[in-house]
Formats: sequence, C-alpha cells, structure tokens
Amino acid sequence: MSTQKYTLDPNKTYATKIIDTTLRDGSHAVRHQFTIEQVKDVTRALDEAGVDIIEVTHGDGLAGSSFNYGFSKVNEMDLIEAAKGEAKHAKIAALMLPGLGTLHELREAKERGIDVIRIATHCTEADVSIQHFQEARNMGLETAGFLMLSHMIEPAELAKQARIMADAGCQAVYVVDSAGAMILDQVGVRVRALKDELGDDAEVGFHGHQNMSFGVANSVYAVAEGATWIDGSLRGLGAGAGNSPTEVLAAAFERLGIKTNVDTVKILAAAEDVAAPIIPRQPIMDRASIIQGKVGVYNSFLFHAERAAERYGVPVQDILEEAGRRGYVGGQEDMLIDVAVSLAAGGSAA
Ligand SMILES: CC[C@H](O)CC(=O)C(=O)O
Ligand SMILES: [Mn+2]
Repeated sequence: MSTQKYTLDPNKTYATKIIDTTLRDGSHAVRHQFTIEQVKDVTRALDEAGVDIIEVTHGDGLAGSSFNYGFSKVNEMDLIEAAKGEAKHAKIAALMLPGLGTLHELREAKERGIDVIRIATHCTEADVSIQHFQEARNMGLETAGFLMLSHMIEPAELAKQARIMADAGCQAVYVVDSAGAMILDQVGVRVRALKDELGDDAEVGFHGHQNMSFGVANSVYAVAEGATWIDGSLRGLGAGAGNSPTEVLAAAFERLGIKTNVDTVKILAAAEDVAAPIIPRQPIMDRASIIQGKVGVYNSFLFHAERAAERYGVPVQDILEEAGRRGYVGGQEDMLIDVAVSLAAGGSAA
C-alpha cells in the first residue's frame, strides 16, 4: 500500500482566481505614499499579466487615511479612479473595515469605479459586516469577506463566522493569515471547514503572509482543499513580512498544473520592472516579523510597534511578543504604546 500523501489530487483539475493586493496591503509597506502614476503603472502591468482582481485602497481599508493609521499621500478615491482608468480586463476592488470605513465611503468607492468590495472583520466578529454586505449587493458590487487572524479560532468556529458572512450576501469568504502564523494543514483544515459549511453558497479564498515563509505553500494547501480566490502582491509588498508574492504564486501554480489566468512571464516583468523600482523598503522575514508569525500578531502592527519602540527605547520584537501574549487584534494599534510604556517602566507588561 502506498504511503504517499498528495496535497493535490493528481486526478483532479484545480483552477483559481488571482487577486493582487500590491496597491492595498502593499500600501502599508510604502507607508501609504502611492502616487497616481505608480498606481497606474502597477495596474496596467497587473492587468496585462491577466490578474483577475486588483485591490486599491489605503492599507487599512477605506477611510484608513488618518492620524491613527497614517495619512495617504493621495486620496484613495483618486487612486481607485486612476486604477479603473487603466484596467481593461481586471476588476478593481477596495477593502473596508466596518466602522473605519462606512457606507458613505463604500458608495463613493462604487461611484469611482470599484467592482468588488472586500469586507474585513476580526475572525470572531463577522456579524459587524452584515449590513455592509447587504448594501454592497444592493449596489451591484461583487463581495468577498475577510476573517482576519483566522489562526486564532478553531476551524469549526471559523466556519460559523463564514456562514454569517455568506448569509449576509458575501460571495467568497477568506481564511486570512493576518499574522503569517499558519503552516500548511492549519490552512488546509480551515479552508476545508469553510468549504463544507458553505457548499455552493459562497466560494472560499486564502490571503497569506510570509512571516514564516509559508505564504505560497499555504496557498497550495488552500487550493488543494477547494479555495478559488488566492491573494498575492508583487514582490510580496504588504504588511509585516509581506504577502505571498503574486509572481511566485503564478510560477508555482503553473508548475503544479493549477490553472490561473495569469501569464507568468508578464507577471515576472510586472514584479521586476514595475514594482521593484518603487519599493522603498522591501518587506522581509526579520527578527520582528518572524516573531509576529511565531506568536500570531497582526502584521499591520509592525510600523506602529517600530514607532513605539523608538519613542520609548524598547526592542520592537519585545513589544510585538507582548502584544501577542495579550491577544491584541486589528484595531488595537494604540495598545502598542501601552505595551511599550509598560516595558520601558521595567516590567514585563500587563
Ligand atoms: C485592514 C485589513 C487587514 O489588514 C486585512 C489583511 O490584509 C490582513 O488581515 O492580513
Ligand atoms: Mn494582509
């Protein structure tokens, strides 16, 4: 009897959409300083390469430009409109966190050209997205839901949250590895739980981060279990250690026979010739971001923790580790200052 365990069933055909978030998650890595020209160039290159959906928004979603999250150089609505003007085939998406972005911004984003809205909540809080999904569908938008920090709850619990989103009108629910904390089967079992729960009611997606270097491998596990929306970003540009690089996803999927609409040669050119020259600081797996993956801390905390570390004279990795111990989640960025103050006062925090 063979003991070989296949991740991908050699008798099955796999196909997935590729969603690129260079111009949204990647916004964190450029401190939200994208210009109109950069957005146009990146959109054109992604569109020509065959990417299905291009996400353009402040890194923290609609209305993220603020004192708390960092101001954008250019109003995100203008960036959305610029992207829309360049995309011949790809759909344009925005992301929103209910409460930070409101229905007001959602309506404006629709007027400026988005086709898809991705609504993100903490993995236990799907109910706060209900009215946003309903309203988005009424507006004729395609919808996807992000269950952020999906590693923090068990697959069965995650599936219940996915059901809330799907019942509200979400067409694709994502397992979101916001901390790059998950490894292989940890993604696979969550995707499988969502597939079993949702059936034909909604598709399943996966959004990976690179903290433990598993973004692409985790995406393969997600596809093997039925995910059909896979996120990446050029050169991995994204929060913390960055996202699964879109160009590596395309090349690896091609090798594995997973069908996508992306032309590998063209996406490699987009990464090398268009994205690389505009990246001021390449996200990497370093001490701080690996700790984020190891303890499961939200990747968007990295720059906030760096600022607090500098201000209070404590190591950034200690702040992140303590934030993990305290279980802070997206939206609690200000608590990093509390952690830094406690550490600077000489104690283990809390
Ligand atoms: C602002 C939403 C959030 O950062 C979504 C995301 O990309 C993630 O959780 O990884
Ligand atoms: Mn992300």
